[in-house]
Amino acid sequence: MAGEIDHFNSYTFFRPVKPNSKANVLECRVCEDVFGLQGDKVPRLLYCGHTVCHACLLRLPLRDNAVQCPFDRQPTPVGNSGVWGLKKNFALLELLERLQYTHERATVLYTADVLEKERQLSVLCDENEQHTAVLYCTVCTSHLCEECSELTHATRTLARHRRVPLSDKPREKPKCPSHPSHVAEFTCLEDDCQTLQSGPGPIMCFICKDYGRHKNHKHALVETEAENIRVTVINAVQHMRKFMEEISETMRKLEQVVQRLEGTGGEGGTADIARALVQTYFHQLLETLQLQEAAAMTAVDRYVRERLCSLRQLQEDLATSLSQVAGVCVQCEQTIQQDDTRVLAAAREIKEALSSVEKQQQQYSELSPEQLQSDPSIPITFTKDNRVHIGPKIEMRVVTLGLDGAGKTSVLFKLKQNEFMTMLPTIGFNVETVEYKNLKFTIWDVGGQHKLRPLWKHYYLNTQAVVFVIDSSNHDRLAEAHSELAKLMSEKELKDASLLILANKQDIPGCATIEELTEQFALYKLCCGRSWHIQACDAQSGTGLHDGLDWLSRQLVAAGVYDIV
Ligand SMILES: Nc1nc2c(ncn2[C@@H]2O[C@H](COP(=O)(O)OP(=O)(O)OP(=O)(O)O)[C@@H](O)[C@H]2O)c(=O)[nH]1
Ligand SMILES: [Mg+2]
Repeated sequence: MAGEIDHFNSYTFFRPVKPNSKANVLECRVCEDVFGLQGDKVPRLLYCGHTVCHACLLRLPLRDNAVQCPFDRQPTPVGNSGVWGLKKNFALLELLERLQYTHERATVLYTADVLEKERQLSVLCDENEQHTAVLYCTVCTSHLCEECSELTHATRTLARHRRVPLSDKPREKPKCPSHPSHVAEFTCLEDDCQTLQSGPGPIMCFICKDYGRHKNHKHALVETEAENIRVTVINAVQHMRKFMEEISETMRKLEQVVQRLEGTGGEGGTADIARALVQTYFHQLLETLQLQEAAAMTAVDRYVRERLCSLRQLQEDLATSLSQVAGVCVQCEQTIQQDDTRVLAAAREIKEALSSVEKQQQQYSELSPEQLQSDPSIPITFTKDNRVHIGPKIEMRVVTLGLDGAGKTSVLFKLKQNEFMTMLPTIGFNVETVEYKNLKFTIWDVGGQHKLRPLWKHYYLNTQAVVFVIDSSNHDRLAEAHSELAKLMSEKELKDASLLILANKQDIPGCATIEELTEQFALYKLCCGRSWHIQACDAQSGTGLHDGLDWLSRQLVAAGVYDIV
């Protein structure tokens, strides 16, 4: 013991912490970390008398089962338990404890927060069971409330008793179950000893370790093992706290969402806003539909009025003609009944009357088939924008674009005349009307040569649809076609136009399929937000062209033609 006191007094083995430090602590001279009362930083004694912390000793190399002192290289043999078997520097530990106590006494000022935390441990005061303990006297080994701590430690001697917050209460050192006078410093790591249900269990003193029932067993320091378990448990608790915080945060957010939905937070709930929005939308839709219905009714009334008016006018004209012709007829019949002189005298008058009948006949023959038609039907078509079209055909303005040689003119003439002929490149444009079902397409076919492309923009205005023709057989020019289509898609004037892509020349072997073109042109991305369709076709046989027109008609017409007879 005398030796140990020498060690802790010696300046060589440890030194006080840096002079400017306020803490009364001592450092290991190897790592310069502060010594601790337990754990990794506990001071251990070497045979040469030097003191090194446990963690530094662990890092020292073992030579011939001995550690070499980092200061004088003297060997200190270690047993099976390694550096754990080396004695702690108890004198130094005592000094550390005193320094800590002095420090705490000097600042015996546990804040209200600290004491409140201790109160939550709900330990009864040993002096008065009505009180809740917050301190622990390490000398009296009693749990005390603040008041009883002052009352019971009022004298000068007792005032020096070390009192720490309850949670800092020093842990009791377990006694060896086989040698109760010795501290059980070690725990056996052998499976059999660990799992033993009855008997003294795995903890042991140095006698059990070196000579007794755990001789030659793997073992560890109780303190270290317990500390490891503590660290694991602390980590688990921290982890759980974090998890609890996460759950609480999520619940808080969910509650906020519920409140915002229901509108219990003072403001109108999002559910009510959504309902109001739906109501407004349908209200407006209804109003629009009513207006559109009224406009459609007006269109029908106007059509009927105009048709009736023209029919009645025609009826009147025809009635007048009829009576005039009948008059002339009677006049002629009467004349031929008379004698020759009178017939001669009436010849001039009869000639004039016949000439006026001839004129009327001429006018009658000039009446158009529509004027004369005896068809009372009213063909009605509803357009997609809820207009009503009365009459046989709806008109649609279409522009066909695409690279030179793609087959635009061939497509146009196949549709118009059902003919396929070798075309010359278009310089300027062709325009044709193509009637199909209840639609009348006015198709503008514009030359696709590079130098002509800047002129395309002049055909965009009021175009309801763009037909973009691709030569699917010419793989070398697909990238160029894609680039031109991409430019068209960014044109403001075409933003509402429907897009029909004709994958032409499908009759040529090896041509790109519509799936390949859709992928290569990234059509879903490129045409996002507009009505578009890709149609495989060949202008030579005409396959696919009418399917394309069908798709176009569906872009304009909401329902088929109703012939009201
Ligand atoms: N095999 C085949 N040849 C076609 C088809 N469509 C067009 N062609 C041919 O392709 C060539 C170009 O056709 P055009 O109709 O003149 O091409 P375009 O797009 O009008 O060309 P530009 O007027 O220069 O813009 C012609 O020789 C056509 O005969 C098709 O479906 N199959
Ligand atoms: Mg052409």
